[in-house]
Amino acid sequence: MITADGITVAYGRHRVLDGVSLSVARGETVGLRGPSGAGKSTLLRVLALLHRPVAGTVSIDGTAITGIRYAVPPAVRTRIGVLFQSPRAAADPRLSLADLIAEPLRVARLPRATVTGRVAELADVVGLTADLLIRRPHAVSDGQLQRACLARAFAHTPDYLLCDEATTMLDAATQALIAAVITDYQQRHNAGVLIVTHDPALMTRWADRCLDLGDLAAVDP
Ligand SMILES: Nc1ncnc2c1ncn2[C@@H]1O[C@H](COP(=O)(O)OP(=O)(O)OP(=O)(O)O)[C@@H](O)[C@H]1O
Repeated sequence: MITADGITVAYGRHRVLDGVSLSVARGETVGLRGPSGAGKSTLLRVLALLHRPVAGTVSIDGTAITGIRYAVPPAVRTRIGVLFQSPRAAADPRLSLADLIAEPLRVARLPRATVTGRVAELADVVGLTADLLIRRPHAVSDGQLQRACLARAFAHTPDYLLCDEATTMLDAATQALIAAVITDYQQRHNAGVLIVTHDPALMTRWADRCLDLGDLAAVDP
């Protein structure tokens, strides 16, 4: 289980989250909603170990994680995958989709042949064909690029997948495809999934339980 306990975040003097707690268990899909600017993305970034809270703890299976980003041991960091709203903001425009998917594998210094094989496997999981893998982001659609970002998020087979409005800018068919790929991954790996979305229909269809950010704080921000 991944848990945020008593998370408080401030940007300068602006306190965005105040003592917020939530948990996502392996195998479940939790939906997180709340008004724009309430701090959903901020909470997701804290859970993804990308943002250090002023107070509070993120833990996995009861073990508190100290530090963020590369200060977290790879074996812990790779248990969490993240998918953001805008694949264009999340992708290096100089990389081919194959290199984009390979990024986390190269960071882990896996042998070249292992990386090549794993990229092919991951591309297959998200339905990207070989002709798309050699293209750079400017030459593919948002949906195709988001699929590459999803493959990248799956690279180390994370136990938890955090999705921040990950299908918002996509058409209905691509949205359904991404949701189906994530659900399939979740079932195969018993992954816990957290989805932030403004789309009530998607939330109802996808999440096992829905949480309102405003209800999670010990004290209202
Ligand atoms: N890096 C930052 N520096 C300063 N303020 C920030 C920063 N990131 C977010 N904020 C502010 O923190 C508040 C919460 O932002 P956040 O993106 O977490 O909300 P959200 O609930 O995800 O909103 P939305 O639904 O519109 O995406 C907002 O008022 C935002 O302006």
